[in-house]
Amino acid sequence: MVVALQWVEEVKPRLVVICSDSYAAILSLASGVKSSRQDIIYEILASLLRISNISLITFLWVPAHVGVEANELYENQVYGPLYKVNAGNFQAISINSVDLLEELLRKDEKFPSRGDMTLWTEYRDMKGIGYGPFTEEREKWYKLRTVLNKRMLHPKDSVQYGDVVNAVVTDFIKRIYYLRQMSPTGDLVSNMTNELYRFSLEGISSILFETRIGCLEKEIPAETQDFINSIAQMFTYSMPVVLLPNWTRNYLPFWQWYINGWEGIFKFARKMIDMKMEAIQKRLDANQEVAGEYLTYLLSNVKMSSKDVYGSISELLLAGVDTTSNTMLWALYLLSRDPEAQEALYQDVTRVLKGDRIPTAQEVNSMPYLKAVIKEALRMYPVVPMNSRLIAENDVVIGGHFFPKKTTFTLCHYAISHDEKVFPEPRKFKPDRWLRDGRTRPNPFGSIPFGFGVRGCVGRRIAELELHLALARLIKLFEIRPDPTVGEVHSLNRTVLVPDRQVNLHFVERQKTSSEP
Ligand code: HEM
Repeated sequence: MVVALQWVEEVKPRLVVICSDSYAAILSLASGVKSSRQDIIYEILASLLRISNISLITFLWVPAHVGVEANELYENQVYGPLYKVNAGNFQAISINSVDLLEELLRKDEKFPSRGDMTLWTEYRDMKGIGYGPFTEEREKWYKLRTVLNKRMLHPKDSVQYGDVVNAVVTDFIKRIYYLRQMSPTGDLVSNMTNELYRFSLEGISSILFETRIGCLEKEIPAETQDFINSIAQMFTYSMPVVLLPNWTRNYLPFWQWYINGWEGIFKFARKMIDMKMEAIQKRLDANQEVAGEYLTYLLSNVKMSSKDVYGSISELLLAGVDTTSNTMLWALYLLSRDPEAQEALYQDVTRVLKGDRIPTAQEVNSMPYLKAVIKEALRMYPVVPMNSRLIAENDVVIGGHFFPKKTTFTLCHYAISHDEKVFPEPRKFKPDRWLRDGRTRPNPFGSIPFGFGVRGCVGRRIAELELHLALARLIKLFEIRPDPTVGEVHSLNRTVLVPDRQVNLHFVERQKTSSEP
């Protein structure tokens, strides 16, 4: 039976407070988390903000003690699998069970949308820069994805980037050796978040720009460092920009800092793309064949204007760094705490990879445990813990409830992939659950870290390639052990799922024995 709009339970508005003593410190508190005195203070502030008509945003910057676990899992316990989140101007329906998630995603529209992208489109509109796959919508998005998907989305497409990625992995391993040597114990690498960010940015840049940008060198080139700083600046100041009303832009510095971040990102991307364009033109003028990988393909594609290429490359780049680096971080962290799983992985890799050989992209397909480790890391720490769908065209019925068109749904992936009905012992790292060895396979909607359907992640195959190739080689060379001073690491939702502290790891070199293959 379809019932008229009726909420299972109303969630109180969440509140975002901007600390006056620090521009960057933005606090988001889920009112669902019990903390009586805080609640009262925040309720008063919420009322004031509501009166002054400042929109309240949720899930942007969650303090350490209110991790993503507390939010999505707590809400599920208290409000059930379907509830309304009403946060000032932002209203959405939360989908917090695997069945409802499947029901909704199976009703994905022809041009699925994740909802409002003004934060990213405003700068592009100001500067007349094209939109990319992240920000574009409807037919134009579809056309763009048709071009971008080629050479990227099919597993056989990603194989062609194997050598490029392997070259970056080689440099990353050299850097690991260098950092170990510099450490007091001779095997410790500190601040893995930072190191993996450098690896990931170098990896995706070498694919997208078809050139190396020096992130893994001892001294990062100044231009590349400016680019890295610009990305950080854009992300940092996007928070106050979203939270503060537009009139503050003339009085407070955040908007300008945010825009400066974008300026730096596009300056670098444009330079790289223009250099490639010139090189292609030179070859064409000389009647020489034009050969290259992704950027060359896009630039030579008649359906892509250079404006489109600037827009798309910068979005691919931004979407492809923290996602891959944090996934690798969680995988290494989990392995460091589970010697048995690490041994199983070592056996899986060495069975295929004899001697000092570097694995090819095809070879990792014969390493089922390697793939299972990454899948399990993404289940436990889905780096994009929450996604959304705006059902724009049609009314929709979900779980027997009617929702009018233009309803936004938030998809609680983190909670769903920790639901013990879907994944028994959800807090245990068990890569085996993904092996295709006759056991019952998990519900395919239980863990969908790359999203779903035609709007799903365009970089999925590239990310997997980077993760598989890097992990196979690291595990072949080193036993990874935790740094006891770090303790248990929790996840924080900073739009992507990041660790709540600096993670250091010991990379203990494996002894080569005569029995080793
Ligand atoms: C472990 C790594 C990654 C994870 C977990 C991940 C996850 C996701 C998710 C959940 C979405 C939303 C999909 C949806 O709405 O259904 C997405 C979209 C996207 N991702 Fe990834 N991603 C990763 C790596 C990458 C890489 C390496 C690239 C670039 C090469 C990339 C580019 C994009 C783009 C451009 C979109 C927007 C697609 C669209 O709206 O059409 N991602 N990703």
